[in-house]
Amino acid sequence: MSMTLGLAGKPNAGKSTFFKSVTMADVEIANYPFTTIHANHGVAYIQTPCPCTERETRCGKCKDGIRYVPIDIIDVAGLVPDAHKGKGLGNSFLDDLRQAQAIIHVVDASASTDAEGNPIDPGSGNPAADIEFLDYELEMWMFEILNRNWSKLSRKIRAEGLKTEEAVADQLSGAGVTIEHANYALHDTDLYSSDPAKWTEDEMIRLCRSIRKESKPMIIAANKFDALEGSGISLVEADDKTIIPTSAAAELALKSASKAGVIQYTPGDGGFEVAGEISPAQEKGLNAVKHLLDAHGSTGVQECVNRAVFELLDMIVVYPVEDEGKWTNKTGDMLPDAYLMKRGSTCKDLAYKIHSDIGDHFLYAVDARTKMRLAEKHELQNGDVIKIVSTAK
Ligand SMILES: Nc1nc2c(ncn2[C@@H]2O[C@H](COP(=O)(O)OP(=O)(O)OP(=O)(O)O)[C@@H](O)[C@H]2O)c(=O)[nH]1
Repeated sequence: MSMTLGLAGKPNAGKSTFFKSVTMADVEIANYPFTTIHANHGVAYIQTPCPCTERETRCGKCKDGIRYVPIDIIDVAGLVPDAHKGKGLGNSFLDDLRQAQAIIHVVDASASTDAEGNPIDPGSGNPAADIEFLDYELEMWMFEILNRNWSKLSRKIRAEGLKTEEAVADQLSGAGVTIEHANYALHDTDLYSSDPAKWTEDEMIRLCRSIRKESKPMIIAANKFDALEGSGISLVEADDKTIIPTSAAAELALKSASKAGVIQYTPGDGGFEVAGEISPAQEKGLNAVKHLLDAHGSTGVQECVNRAVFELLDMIVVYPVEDEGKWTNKTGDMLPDAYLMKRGSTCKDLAYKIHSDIGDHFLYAVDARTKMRLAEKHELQNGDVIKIVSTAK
């Protein structure tokens, strides 16, 4: 499964700055020639401790013991109030959102933009309303799709004895909704055993709200913390969401300086080292960023990406190897691959991820740390180094 995060936010919230900073990779990390694939489609990296740090030899694929695992990130443009009714760029964002498994919502926490994204006096905007707006747009978008031909479809469900979750997922498949998402939401809203033909509009919207939460979980990047005075972040509150204060501008400055070789900076860190000659202007800028890092711990940008993948989407990283002693593949490459997999995945799932033939001819797996044999249903853990034994040629 390729992993895709969507980046959403109103104009001027700092979405483009966030996108640029998060897709600007250190040359040593990025083995991709281009981090920006299309204008709004790029590669970001999640960080995880590399298992090679437990060994005497380094794998050569991590940096300072941190492994960078690529994921896709899409800058979802055009989400403005009433976008679901075709306002702004209209429905152009839908295709992007369909691919996103989770969303990072960039909000201007310094409250210096209005509901449409126009600049206003700092502090006079309403970040809490900005958070709600996106929930509302997404649930109304789903509601309008679900509601299309629903009376006809719901009668068919009854007449042909179809499962409600299958019909709902089918109707919303274009939004990336699965049967599991629909099933969860039908139970969550107590609509599971009710007659779909009798659902009221309110009930359908409630259902879509639950489907949205399940199928597009969200992290809020409370951006521009550098422009906040006092405790402005408390302006942003959302009970069911993870809120991470960010300064996309500071992250972009650090990544740019790092790329230029002026500093050494590990994304997510609370500091950096000056590595080259710097001009007085650069020094002034970097000092300002240093104060921010001292006060906030980090720019928050990398944390958004890491937590979206590990917490919202509950992923683990697994390392398949062919030699359980050396932790290498056939050609002697140590820890050649790092796979992102859903927590709960089994040894057999890993075998299929490597190759369908290996899955089909699976015999057993070996935990490369303990050398224990593992059965096909054994549940993988984050950081596992695994050899798959199969009869596949
Ligand atoms: N102070 C501060 N300004 C920021 C930060 N991130 C972005 N900005 C500024 O906010 C303005 C809007 O940033 P963009 O990244 O272009 O915003 P956007 O949300 O992508 O806007 P559109 O491209 O119009 O959709 C720019 O002037 C940025 O420099 C931040 O962390 N702090």
